[in-house]
Amino acid sequence: MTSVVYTGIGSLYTADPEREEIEDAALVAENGVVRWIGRSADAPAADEQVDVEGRAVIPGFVDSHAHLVFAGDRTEEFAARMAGRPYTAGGIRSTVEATRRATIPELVSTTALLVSEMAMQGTTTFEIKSGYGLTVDDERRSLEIACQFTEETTFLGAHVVPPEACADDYVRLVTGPMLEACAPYAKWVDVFCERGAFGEEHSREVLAAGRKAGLQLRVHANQLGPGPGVRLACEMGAASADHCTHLDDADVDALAASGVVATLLPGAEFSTRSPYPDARRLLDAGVTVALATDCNPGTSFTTSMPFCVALAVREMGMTPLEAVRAATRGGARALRRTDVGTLCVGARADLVILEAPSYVHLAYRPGVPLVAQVWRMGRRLV
Ligand SMILES: N=CN[C@@H](CCC(=O)O)C(=O)O
Ligand SMILES: [Zn+2]
Repeated sequence: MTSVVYTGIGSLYTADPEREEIEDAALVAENGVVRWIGRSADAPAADEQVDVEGRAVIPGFVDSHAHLVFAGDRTEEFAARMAGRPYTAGGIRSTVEATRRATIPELVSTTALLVSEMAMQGTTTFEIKSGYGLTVDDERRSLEIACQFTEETTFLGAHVVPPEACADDYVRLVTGPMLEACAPYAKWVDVFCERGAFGEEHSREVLAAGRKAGLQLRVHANQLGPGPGVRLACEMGAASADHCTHLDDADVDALAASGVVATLLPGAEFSTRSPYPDARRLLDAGVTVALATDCNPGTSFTTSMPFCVALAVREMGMTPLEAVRAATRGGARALRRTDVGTLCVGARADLVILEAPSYVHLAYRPGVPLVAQVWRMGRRLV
């Protein structure tokens, strides 16, 4: 049995609705689990003591949307976009070509690099999607690689129709042999429901087949324009509708009524120079909001949750408290996890010590490396 007591926490943000912020706090972790939270002066002894010296502590970030298994990058596409060319879903195909050509060790090493970037920026739980293979073997190997890094793996065979196929045939492949090969390595199924990717009926088929194979649902919805994705996610009981950039009132009502989490990905709007989603409208309607990086080589090549928090505050109408909550507890809700994203007794001892007196600095000091230490399950990662 090993225990660690963190003392001298100037400001502890727990993300626990019962007791969300505690000043002058301490926390005890035992065998990787939070055992005690209270005032620093009352802290019990433990095997190891970490004096936080007045810094702020928050839960490890939960990045519930990331595409980390791919090869190549799309620097030129990004530069062209910044010179005025619009983003279209078709850009995905160039990453598909590079990913198919890559060897397994190459894909493992790119994924590992991104995972370590995440850790250095305070992320302790993350999702990884497939979606740049788009053949049975390439999707399966992407998921096998993803499984080496996280239990939150998502089958996204329905990312885009590959150039060699027509939509009907491809959906038959995704819902048949590809699903069968990939389901053992996936917890989730996802579909890019969007003009230029998959329409409503095909998306419904993909989600229904995934559910039948035992997977839980999440949807890329309403990213590039209005569409049926959000309502489909709500109708089918998905855990999360991701992007939610173009919503009408019925979409917002459906999210609020269904409890489906709206996962906002401001890195994508930043990198495609697009209007940001209206987080304020969602929060005011009672929708649960999560923030995630959407790390991918096309629309959001960032692994930084602090960057997403800063964008959410500056560009999306969120307060610093709402943004940090969305990046921790919100992400956990989007992954249907109750053991992470919150620091309360019984939760995983995943925490970030900030080089700052308060979590507000994550937005107040954008671009500054404020993550001083990262602890995952009671062990120091960074
Ligand atoms: N929207 C779909 N998938 C990615 C984009 C992937 C790409 O362009 O390579 C996203 O979430 O933004
Ligand atoms: Zn995505």
